Amino acid sequence: MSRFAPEHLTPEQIEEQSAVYGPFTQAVRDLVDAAIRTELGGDDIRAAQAAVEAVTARLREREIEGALGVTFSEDGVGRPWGNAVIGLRNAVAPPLVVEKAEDGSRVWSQFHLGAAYEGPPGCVHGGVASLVLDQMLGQAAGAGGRPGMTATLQVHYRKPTPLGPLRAEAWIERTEGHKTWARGELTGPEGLCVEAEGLFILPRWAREPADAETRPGFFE
Ligand SMILES: CCCCCCCCCCCCCC(=O)SCCNC(=O)CCNC(=O)[C@H](O)C(C)(C)COP(=O)(O)OP(=O)(O)OC[C@H]1O[C@@H](n2cnc3c(N)ncnc32)[C@H](O)[C@@H]1OP(=O)(O)O
Repeated sequence: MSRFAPEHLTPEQIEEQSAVYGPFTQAVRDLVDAAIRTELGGDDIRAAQAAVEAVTARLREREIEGALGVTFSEDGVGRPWGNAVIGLRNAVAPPLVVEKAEDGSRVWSQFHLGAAYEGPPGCVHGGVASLVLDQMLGQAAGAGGRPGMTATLQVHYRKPTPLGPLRAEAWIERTEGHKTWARGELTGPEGLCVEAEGLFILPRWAREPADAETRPGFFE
């Protein structure tokens, strides 16, 4: 399967799929949270394991090879449903719902990180904060019409990020040719926790479409 692939689905079909997979994926997220926090043990856990394994076996009866990639409908809107931060079908993703300013100058998201994202006790894992900010800075670049891959990401942890309700925001700082520098921050109920700045570059294979055909991994 192509990693960036056109898909001829109508908006109604996309809506239908989203209505099926969205709640299902949320149920899997709840399962992960419950698995971390349950106080049941022994036979109860062994029975739960057998039930989960049965569901997994059923799902695997029909599955694609590899990852979901990003599919595009005819209007050019992408569906990154497997994305680790915003993926509607990825139970690992919190998921973030990213909003953007009409003029594309900023993106932001309010979201919740629970027990599955713990690093220091009661706090968000630093790698998860970095993951979220990488995505947000990338989205800011894209919202400003300057999509790119992360070339560098510098993260400043100002104070521990508490698990719970959080807000992330990002914007473009400056641009130069194919390079876009973006900044962003992650805030908790008591203010700024993490800041990041990153360089996003539109890769050569995207700048020169002819190369895209021969670049394995992206257009295979
Ligand atoms: C449409 C495409 C984008 C799709 C993304 C949608 C994601 C949405 C949101 C996702 C969010 C999540 C985001 C993720 O998770 S993205 C996943 C994490 N990032 C990666 O895996 C990126 C891996 N690296 C690459 O793909 C390429 O090396 C990149 C894209 C970085 C450069 O590409 P390419 O190799 O083709 O470029 P070029 O050789 O023509 O060089 C061009 C210029 O850039 C300069 N340079 C190069 N590397 C670096 C560097 N590391 N630091 C500083 N500068 C660097 C270079 O000197 C030159 O400068 P100049 O000589 O012109 O001055």
